[in-house]
Amino acid sequence: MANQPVRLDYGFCAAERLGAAAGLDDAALARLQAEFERAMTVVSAQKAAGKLGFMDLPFMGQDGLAPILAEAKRLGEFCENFVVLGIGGSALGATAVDMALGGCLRHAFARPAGAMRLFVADNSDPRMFAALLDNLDPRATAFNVVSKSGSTAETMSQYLAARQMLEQKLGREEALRRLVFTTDPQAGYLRKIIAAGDDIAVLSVPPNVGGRYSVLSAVGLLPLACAGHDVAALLEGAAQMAGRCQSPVLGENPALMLAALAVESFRRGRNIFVMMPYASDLLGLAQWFGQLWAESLGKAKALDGAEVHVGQTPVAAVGATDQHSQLQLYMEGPQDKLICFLTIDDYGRDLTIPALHPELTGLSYLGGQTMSRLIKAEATATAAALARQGRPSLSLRLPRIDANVIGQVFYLLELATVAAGAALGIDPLDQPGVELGKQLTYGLMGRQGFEDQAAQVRAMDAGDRFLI
Ligand SMILES: O=P(O)(O)OC[C@H]1O[C@](O)(CO)[C@@H](O)[C@@H]1O
Repeated sequence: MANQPVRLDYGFCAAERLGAAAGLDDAALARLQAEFERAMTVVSAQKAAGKLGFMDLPFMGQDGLAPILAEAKRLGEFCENFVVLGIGGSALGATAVDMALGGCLRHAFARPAGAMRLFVADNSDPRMFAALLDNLDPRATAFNVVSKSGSTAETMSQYLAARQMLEQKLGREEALRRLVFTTDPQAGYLRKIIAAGDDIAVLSVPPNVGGRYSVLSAVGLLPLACAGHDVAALLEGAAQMAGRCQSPVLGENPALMLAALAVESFRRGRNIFVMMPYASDLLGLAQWFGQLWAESLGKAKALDGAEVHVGQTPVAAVGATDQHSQLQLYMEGPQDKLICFLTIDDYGRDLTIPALHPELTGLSYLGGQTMSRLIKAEATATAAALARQGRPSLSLRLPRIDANVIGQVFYLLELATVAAGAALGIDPLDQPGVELGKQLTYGLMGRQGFEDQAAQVRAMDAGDRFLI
């Protein structure tokens, strides 16, 4: 039996609730329907051309999962800690799921029985990374180097530091046993290291799955299996959502509708897309979405070469926390945001608020009610308050927070991203803008062949002239 579906509620984008000026009426929806039917055709053609490998991942079956689970089992026999050495799309998905399913406070409590504690070192910050190396017992720790390209400087610096530490403390053979590479099937330095004779376990990322679309490949699944999460259920949820996102009709396809609402809002000047789950444990999911939306849709050039400079800036917020931090801006600041709430029907746990001060009516109304009722009321009230100011929002309604539901959300948001890219006429699979900064970094770090880049940065150095 299929699990309960994630539903998209776009009532607070509709003209009848938002007013004619800001809301969508039937004519606007009909126009979007025609446009996104074409976008869906583009997506189908990209899939047929083998470019959208993420759409195949939910259907990898036992053959795809077996090597991942076998590696998790091997490491589980002697490791208590699992450290992901990766950045961006090679890191954010594992954090999103581990935080969603393990809880945002997971590192404060004891390791669950039979599972490894998962750490994701999503930076080359020496303070953070040294703390990891200093505090984890090398005997009981596996290091998973995750890099699709096999060359990212931040990840490679982590790998070199972790490997040296392991070799110094445990010797070469024991060090190699604790390393796993997840990378392209052929290209990159990680493959070269193995080809040169290092006996290190390796899992492949399909070549047609880019980093930010890779959470349901070995990139996310190995860390998550090691952390004891139900990776098969993640895939089942994604497959379930894939089945619900076939139609070119907006009203029948939540991913297509989300893409249409986002693109339309962007064209109406809403340059910011706020992803706001009403669950502390879903902050990682909102941050994962941030890379997906920003790197995929933030583009200077359309596919026909025209200069377009499109893309909505993603913002990760958490309800109700950020009602007391950012909501003032969302309510009264520039009309430049579309808010996407993630609401939860069943939090899985609940607390009844005690009725302790009957004499204080400003407090006693809470007594006897549940905390889930309060946070749900806050989500509804926030959407309604925004609508009263003519500010649109939409809600992804999650039946609960479990692996199936998170799998559904991943697929929905990935498909929405490529559909939005098709409507905007850009390539949602590349990230040319990131390259320049990488090359200038190589130059500054003295990498051979990047001497010009080093000179370019040095030529921009104004010394202390602007330093106060
Ligand atoms: O997996 P890799 O190749 O190390 O890349 C890490 C990240 O760097 C980028 O290539 C550029 O930021 C992202 O797209 C990617 O997720």
